[in-house]
Amino acid sequence: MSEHNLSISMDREDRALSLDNEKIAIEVKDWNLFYGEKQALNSINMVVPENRVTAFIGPSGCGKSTLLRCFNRMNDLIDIVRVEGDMTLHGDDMYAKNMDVAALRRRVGMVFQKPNPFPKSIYENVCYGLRLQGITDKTILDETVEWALKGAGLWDEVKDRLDENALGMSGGQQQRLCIARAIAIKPEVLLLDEPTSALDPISTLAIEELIFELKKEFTILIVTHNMQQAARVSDYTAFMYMGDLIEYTDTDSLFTNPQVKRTEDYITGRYG
Ligand SMILES: Nc1ncnc2c1ncn2[C@@H]1O[C@H](COP(=O)(O)OP(=O)(O)OP(=O)(O)O)[C@@H](O)[C@H]1O
Repeated sequence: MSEHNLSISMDREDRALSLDNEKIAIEVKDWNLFYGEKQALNSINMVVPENRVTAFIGPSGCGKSTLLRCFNRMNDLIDIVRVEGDMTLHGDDMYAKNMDVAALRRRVGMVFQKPNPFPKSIYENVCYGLRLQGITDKTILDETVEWALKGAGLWDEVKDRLDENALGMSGGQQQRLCIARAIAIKPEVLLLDEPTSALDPISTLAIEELIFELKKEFTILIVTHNMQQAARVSDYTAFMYMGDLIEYTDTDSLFTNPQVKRTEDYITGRYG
């Protein structure tokens, strides 16, 4: 165990102690990531509990998004990226040579900072992933669209205009549509990369309330610049600094009783 306080860690004794009866969705062990020669993640060890919201906070450039993108192998798309270590999703080696990356991305959905609906109807946006899977049964598509839009808190607002172009929606609605699109294929994990940074306070609140509901069905990982948001929506918070996971514990403890001075300095606004 390093000097860092990893109160949720790979260590089995620790896990029994601090994770109580949590089930584990993702395990990360000795995880390093390099952009060419430059190391951006340094020996990350953590476990991500199932059906909880885990937030990543830390100053700009500390590696939050880089780590988040590892969870659905989005970094594979960057040529100069090299990774080392182990990452498992419900016990499956996510970086195994024979891992089907498209299948992995169906298990780990992602929503980005800027809403990015396709220039298609609301309906077609939500069932896009299902169509990719070859599903054509109208009843299944209709039911899933309704389920996903309800799950994303959008159904009542759009049920009478499912055929309208998604680009005509407000920014907050578009982001909830992107969440509906992500959950429509029923992933195990949902990655949210600063999902509200482009939204007004009311849309932000709607998404935060949604996150609370969604964790009943999905394991959620969220990167946020907004510490109040991390404190509001997450069960566990990881504080990162310069590629290191400095402190990772339940959100209340991290914000009220940080164990590492650097965490305390950050959450009290001494730098950032
Ligand atoms: N495609 C890339 N090529 C090279 N270096 C990169 C690339 N993407 C990120 N980096 C570097 O990796 C480090 C971590 O970046 P990352 O975007 O993960 O940080 P972050 O904590 O998410 O920052 P922010 O809060 O500003 O989004 C930074 O030094 C960044 O410059």
